[in-house]
Amino acid sequence: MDHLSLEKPTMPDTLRPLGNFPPSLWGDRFSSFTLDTQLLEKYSTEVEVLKEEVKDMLVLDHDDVGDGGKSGAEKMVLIDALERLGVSYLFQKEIEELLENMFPKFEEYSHVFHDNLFMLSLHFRVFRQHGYDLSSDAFERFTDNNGEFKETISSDMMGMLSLYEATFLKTHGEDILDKAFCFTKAGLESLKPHLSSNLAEQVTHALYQSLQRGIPRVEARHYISVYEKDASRNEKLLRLAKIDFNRVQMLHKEELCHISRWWKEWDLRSHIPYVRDRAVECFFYSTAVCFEPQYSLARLILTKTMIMISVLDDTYDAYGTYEELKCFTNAVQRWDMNAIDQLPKYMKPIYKALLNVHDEFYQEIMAKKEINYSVQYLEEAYKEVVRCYDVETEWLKKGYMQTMEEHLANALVTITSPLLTTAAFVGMGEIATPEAFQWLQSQPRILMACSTIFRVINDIQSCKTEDERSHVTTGVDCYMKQYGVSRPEAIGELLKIIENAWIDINEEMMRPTMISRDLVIRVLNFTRLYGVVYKYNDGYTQPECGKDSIIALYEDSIPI
Ligand SMILES: CC(C)=CCC/C(C)=C/CC/C(C)=C/COP(=O)(O)OP(=O)(O)O
Repeated sequence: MDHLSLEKPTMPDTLRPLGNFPPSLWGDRFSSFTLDTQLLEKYSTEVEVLKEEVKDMLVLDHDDVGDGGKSGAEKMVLIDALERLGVSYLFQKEIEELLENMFPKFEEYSHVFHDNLFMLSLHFRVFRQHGYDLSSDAFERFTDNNGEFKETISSDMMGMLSLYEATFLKTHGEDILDKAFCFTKAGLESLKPHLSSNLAEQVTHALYQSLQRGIPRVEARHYISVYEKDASRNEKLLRLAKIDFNRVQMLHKEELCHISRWWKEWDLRSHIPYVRDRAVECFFYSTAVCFEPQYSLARLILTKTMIMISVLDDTYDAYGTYEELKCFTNAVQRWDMNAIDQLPKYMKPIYKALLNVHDEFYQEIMAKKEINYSVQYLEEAYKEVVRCYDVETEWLKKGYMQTMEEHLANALVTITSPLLTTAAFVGMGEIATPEAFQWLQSQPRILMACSTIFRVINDIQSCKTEDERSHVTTGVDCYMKQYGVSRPEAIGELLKIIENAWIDINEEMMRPTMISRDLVIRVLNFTRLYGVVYKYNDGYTQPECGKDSIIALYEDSIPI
């Protein structure tokens, strides 16, 4: 039982707990890019033409859902294709109107696909993804008298796959979806060897990464290549998806080039070589949260905030001594350039950058003649994170092992999701109203669930490496000590906390949401990102596992 060896040593005042982090994978790879404006214009023009044609396909005629349900089903297939191909953002209004119309009529038109597991599961997933709480009771028709799923459906590959994806939209107490998950997972695994290569690829991918928990832009890039091989594909949709992907990629490349140069010119690492060098990854994370072209400023602010807070995190966790960190905590609470004098030499450029970057955001927002209240919320969020870093520093110095409750109260702040969500909102313009920022500050359940997932998954993955350097205690250690259990048992319990938090998120995504859905979706996207990056290890510290996605999103365009 390794929980017996959990007493923490006290931290000597002068020790620097160096992380020895792996270097950046990228060098100057993304630092030069010239936008081909002619090509961009050509793509944009074609997107506009295709967009109009697809809009016509989305119009719901008066009789559409009354025609025996056929058109309703067709529309749902179309909506799903647009979403999976990553172009639904071009039809947000049309899709919303369509679903609003279809949902109340679902009972009426769904009898036509009464026994069609694929179609029912598709409707269930898409309605719920849009916040319409379609009841899972409808799946009972596929169960026997004992409440078990009928074996007859196990050979329906598309139905099984569709139901499997639908189970990730579950809310609390929906036991039928727990059963559906186990049934479809086992069924798909055994079907896989007997499928054609395209179907086998789809099943393998779904078992590795469900749609609901995947990063939208990464999943879209993957799905375009799947859809291309689908015999029932719509050529118009495929072309729109490919061209729009390349068009948006050009804009992302330009932004990434700006970020890469900014990071290089800033040259902070020559003063503080101990920090993780992850500017490209941070841009990728921002794209995961909001990839749409109109959110360029949000990506910029979010990326720079991630880089900045990562520098602070490494300073607290992997370099600063107790006294130095105390000074830094005080200076951040003052938020005043005059406080720089009280800092040790290596901390001065960090502090200066923190305040300057923040000022830059303010200027950017004012230049767009937008709101000016939002940046203040970001400043407050930084101060709160730093106060909680300080609590960790105190615990470490004293060798104090906090309880699980104390750990979560502090670590749900230091995991930085509230700060990063605030940063994303700051860049999203007018939809981020003062009420939206106040909502964020009220610790809404969805944000708490997002932070819980990030914190717990981070603790599980990082306890392996951080224990080796007398680091701050992870939740795994707290749980083992508090409940007297082994490491695998503690991890098992923590994984249940994560699953539970995902269900909270599903519930919070149901209509009506307290603030604009477009904002709430960012919290979901943050959660998806954390789940993907920390799936098998600490993918931020060990960046190899994100490499293929970064190349697919910013280097390889799609052959047209
Ligand atoms: C997907 C992803 C990583 C997104 C977050 C973006 C980002 C750079 C956040 C900054 C905070 C941070 C470094 C957290 C994880 O590191 P850590 O394990 O050192 O955190 P800890 O010290 O709080 O445990």
